Amino acid sequence: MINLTNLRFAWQKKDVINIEALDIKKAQHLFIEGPSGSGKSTLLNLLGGVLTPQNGNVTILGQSLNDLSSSQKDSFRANHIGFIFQQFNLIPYLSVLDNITLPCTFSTSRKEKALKRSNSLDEEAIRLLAALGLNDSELLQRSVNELSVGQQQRVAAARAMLGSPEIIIADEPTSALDSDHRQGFIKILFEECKKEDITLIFVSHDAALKHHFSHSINLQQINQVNFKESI
Ligand SMILES: Nc1ncnc2c1ncn2[C@@H]1O[C@H](COP(=O)(O)OP(=O)(O)OP(=O)(O)O)[C@@H](O)[C@H]1O
Repeated sequence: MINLTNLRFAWQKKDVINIEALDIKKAQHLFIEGPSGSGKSTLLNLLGGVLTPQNGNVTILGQSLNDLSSSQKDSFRANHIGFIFQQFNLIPYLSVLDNITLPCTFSTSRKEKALKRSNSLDEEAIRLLAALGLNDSELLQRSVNELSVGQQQRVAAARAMLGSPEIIIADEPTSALDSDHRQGFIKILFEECKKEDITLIFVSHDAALKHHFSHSINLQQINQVNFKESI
């Protein structure tokens, strides 16, 4: 489902990503670890087509990202990938509910999938938030600026899950959560991914989370010469 071949990316001529071959099958849950600055966010941005490699290729669902224009990449990403970013990337002037339902503005397929599960997009957003432990109805109409960091993180997670994209890419999604919320967050993320056969790529410093995943890879290991892995 995700195939990386001879993938190379350098920031200012310094190689950060150099992967010979990595294939990730549908519905796998992959944990990628690596120290700060090792290139985890760079790799996720290559997977999402946000960055373009200097060499090699990322193929997702049979589509080579190199063959897409930047607007085609935007719509491909909107249809197939849910992102949970380290800094959340929520829109400050939109309410909590409008932030969560935003991907459906850009993707008809995700909208249709969301509406198969609930009667309206708002109802589906509320269902996901409740599963993530945010039940307070007063909170839904607030601007996202008025939420705590942990609450914002769960809003970002609900946005990524809405409409069940085939892939969820999560960059340090539990960093701002306390340990109770972290366990709850992982539980619902896995439940959603299992229900819909979503492929999950999850990056974290926190090695304690690794045991939840079917596969784990260290970024330094991926970047070694002759690395070839199929999971
Ligand atoms: N926009 C940029 N311009 C130049 N260099 C960059 C840029 N973004 C990242 N880098 C460099 O690329 C390397 C990898 O950065 P990246 O953010 O991918 O690491 P990371 O493993 O995600 O780190 P962290 O765990 O601290 O978030 C670092 O040395 C970083 O300084």
